[in-house]
Amino acid sequence: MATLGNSANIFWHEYPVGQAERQKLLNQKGCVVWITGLSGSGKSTLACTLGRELHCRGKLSYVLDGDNLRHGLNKNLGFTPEDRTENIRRVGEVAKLFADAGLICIASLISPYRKDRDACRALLADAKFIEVFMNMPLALCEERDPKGLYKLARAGKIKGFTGIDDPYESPLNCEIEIQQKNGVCPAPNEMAGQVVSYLENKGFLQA
Ligand SMILES: Nc1ncnc2c1ncn2[C@@H]1O[C@H](COP(=O)(O)OS(=O)(=O)O)[C@@H](OP(=O)(O)O)[C@H]1O
Ligand SMILES: Nc1ncnc2c1ncn2[C@@H]1O[C@H](COP(=O)(O)OP(=O)(O)O)[C@@H](O)[C@H]1O
Repeated sequence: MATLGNSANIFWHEYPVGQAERQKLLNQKGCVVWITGLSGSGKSTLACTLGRELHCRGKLSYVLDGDNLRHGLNKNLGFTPEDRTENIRRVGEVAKLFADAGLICIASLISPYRKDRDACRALLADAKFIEVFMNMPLALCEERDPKGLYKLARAGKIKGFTGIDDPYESPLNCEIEIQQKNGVCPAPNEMAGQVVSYLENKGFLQA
């Protein structure tokens, strides 16, 4: 019996089938690929391309995208620092469950604050949290501006927009960094290839 957070009198139940058995069934190891970066840096593009590539290889993955989760699980949250922290906390916990289920969970969220990302990392043992930094210049993201949000933020019509008047704290110790080469962004399949190679080398694509 324990008191945790706001819950009292709660008990932990062990399940008959464990993570190791599920991983064996799937012939892969559960993990979280956490993609962080500015709006427009290519997070969703990488998440989708990676998901497709893993699927083609017979590996089970699931994408948790910030924008999409804000249509459901996180629809009561906005973009204050407190709400962003709660957003990342929830997604970190959900991602942990997916990893425990044996899936390669691909989370793509701006996740601008280092402490929030580090808290998600701390939820997972055995280097199962793989932080991917979309290190794209603000100027490129702003030039892309696929949703017109940077334009609105520059015009003062959106307050607290990441990179404009809200901070983005770059990772200090990420596992993978995606960046431009000679001023050119790698193609989506190259970005995904970089992550797949990492997963292969670290043994996540087999049980
Ligand atoms: N103020 C502000 N700042 C940043 N982004 C904003 C804001 N308002 C709306 N949006 C849109 O919300 C998407 C980011 O949601 P996330 O859940 O990933 O954000 S966060 O991790 O909680 O910071 C983000 O999607 P992406 O462009 O895919 O990153 C935007 O479309
Ligand atoms: N590697 C890439 N090369 C060229 N364009 C890209 C690349 N990645 C993303 N884009 C484009 O940049 C824009 C923003 O990408 P998106 O994945 O939506 O970013 P985010 O999810 O970080 O907001 C989209 O129009 C997308 O097509």
